[in-house]
Amino acid sequence: MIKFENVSKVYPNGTKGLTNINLTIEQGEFVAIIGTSGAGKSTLIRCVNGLNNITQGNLLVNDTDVAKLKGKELRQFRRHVGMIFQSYNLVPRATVLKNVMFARVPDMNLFKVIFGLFSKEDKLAALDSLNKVGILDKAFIRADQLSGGQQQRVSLARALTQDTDILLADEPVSALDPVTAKEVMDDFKRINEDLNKTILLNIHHVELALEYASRIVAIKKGEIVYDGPSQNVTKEILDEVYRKEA
Ligand SMILES: Nc1ncnc2c1ncn2[C@@H]1O[C@H](COP(=O)(O)OP(=O)(O)OP(=O)(O)O)[C@@H](O)[C@H]1O
Repeated sequence: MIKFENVSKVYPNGTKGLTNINLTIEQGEFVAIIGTSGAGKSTLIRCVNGLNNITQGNLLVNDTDVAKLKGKELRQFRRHVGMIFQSYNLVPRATVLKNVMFARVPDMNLFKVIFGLFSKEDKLAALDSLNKVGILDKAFIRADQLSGGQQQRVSLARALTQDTDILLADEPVSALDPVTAKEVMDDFKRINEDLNKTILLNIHHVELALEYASRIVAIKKGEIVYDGPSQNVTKEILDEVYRKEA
């Protein structure tokens, strides 16, 4: 479960990122965060895994008080929350399989990391994740030889290999063409339904958000202005969310 209680985030330069956010997301929900550019979508997602610190309120992730974590504890916590970025964050010259196995690196000693000595178990877990996102046949190809959609699937497989309950995704499909974007969203949906993983992603494409997520959280100027089922999102709500203030 992810629980924001009166959470605010002010950046060191004084910019308000989030103001008084109250939001509870149960295990297994598929939630899309929508809003204009600069509304605070990334800020919210990044607070969940401690990439952004909150400046007020409480944030609980599976009963962990994220604001209290520091150093090693914070790094350990992040291993339990998968994160997928718009830019894939892959090692371009390494094979797809190695990229996925890198998810296991925090559990390995430095010697094994340097020599790439992954266990049979790590390899099987990585291959299983690649199979789940439909690119098992690409396992031994270098990551930089894949299309954008395939690379995003590799980063999804890497997050799956971490075996976390929660998957966060910061604009996972914005660099992809419309057809490929839908394919990647299909992967998220399948992972959500088959494996009961919580999916929390932010997305500029409202139609995709409404089609795939079961719940929409709309943010405007750092505040939640809509939180409810996708099917209840009306044109009036969207007009309000995307209306430019004078
Ligand atoms: N590191 C930072 N330092 C200061 N202000 C920041 C920082 N990161 C974001 N902001 C500000 O916080 C606000 C929310 O930014 P955020 O990136 O969360 O918006 P967003 O909704 O994800 O936007 P986009 O859709 O363009 O990615 C904006 O006003 C932004 O300028």
